[in-house]
Amino acid sequence: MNLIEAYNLSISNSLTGELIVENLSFHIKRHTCLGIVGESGSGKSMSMKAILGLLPSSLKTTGCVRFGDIEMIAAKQETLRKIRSKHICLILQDAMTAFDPLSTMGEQIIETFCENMNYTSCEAKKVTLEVLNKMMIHDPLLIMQSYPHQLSGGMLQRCMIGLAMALKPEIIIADEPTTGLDSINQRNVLAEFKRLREEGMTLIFISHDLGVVRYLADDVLVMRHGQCIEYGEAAKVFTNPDQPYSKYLVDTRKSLTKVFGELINKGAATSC
Ligand SMILES: Nc1ncnc2c1ncn2[C@@H]1O[C@H](COP(=O)(O)OP(=O)(O)OP(=O)(O)O)[C@@H](O)[C@H]1O
Repeated sequence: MNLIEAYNLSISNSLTGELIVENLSFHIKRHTCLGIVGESGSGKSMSMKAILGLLPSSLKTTGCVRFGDIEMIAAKQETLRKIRSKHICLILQDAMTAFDPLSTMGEQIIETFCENMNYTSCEAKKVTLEVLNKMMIHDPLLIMQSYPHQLSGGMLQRCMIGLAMALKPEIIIADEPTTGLDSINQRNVLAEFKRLREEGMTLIFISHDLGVVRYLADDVLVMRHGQCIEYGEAAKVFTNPDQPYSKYLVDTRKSLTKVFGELINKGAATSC
């Protein structure tokens, strides 16, 4: 069963007439992961924001995006707000923008849990501590008393990912969620996403890292210049892509891995 079905999603700038995304169509089956890859500026983030009604008013969205009985493009902001808080969680690249700079992390996370999960504040505090521990955040009590600007980008990112996971939405859209994390935290956060996948979470995962997308995704959508270049099963797209651009992306990733491996081995050889 498809949880989201998008048909001919297009985004244009009504001030300049520029077409940012053109006729994008895809669907996401329940309990699967759709990976979205493509170069910077290809329209990956804008497409997801358009679905959730998060684009500025200067950008016009057309097409049809179905989430159950709801047509998201024509839906009222109030409906979209409910969907965003209960059904579809968006994890942004820039975690700083996701938190209120005037409240402590603890106040914000506890309030979100109380509002969306009907927890008492005592239960919400307990779950918050569990979430922060799971995200490998040391001294969670201190973090709860801190304001967003007092935390590193990586810490904020882990708080946002943990919060989204604990809200148990129907779909998580993760837009470059490991950007800004060091490699140990990247690995741990990816393991959490993998665990979520195994538990049946439906996921849209946007990443420049094809290795990560291959690790998590069932299907993959390759974008370039606002258009879908290729869309299909991840195993097929990664091993036998139809389009030269997809092949170019896969080959570039492979050669980077090879160069990295050679450099590391060379370093090891000279340091012995
Ligand atoms: N507020 C805006 N108004 C007009 N155009 C915008 C706005 N925000 C982004 N764009 C343009 O939309 C295009 C797509 O941007 P988008 O952020 O979706 O790319 P992306 O594929 O997610 O890139 P990245 O991988 O770097 O995050 C870009 O050309 C960008 O300049």
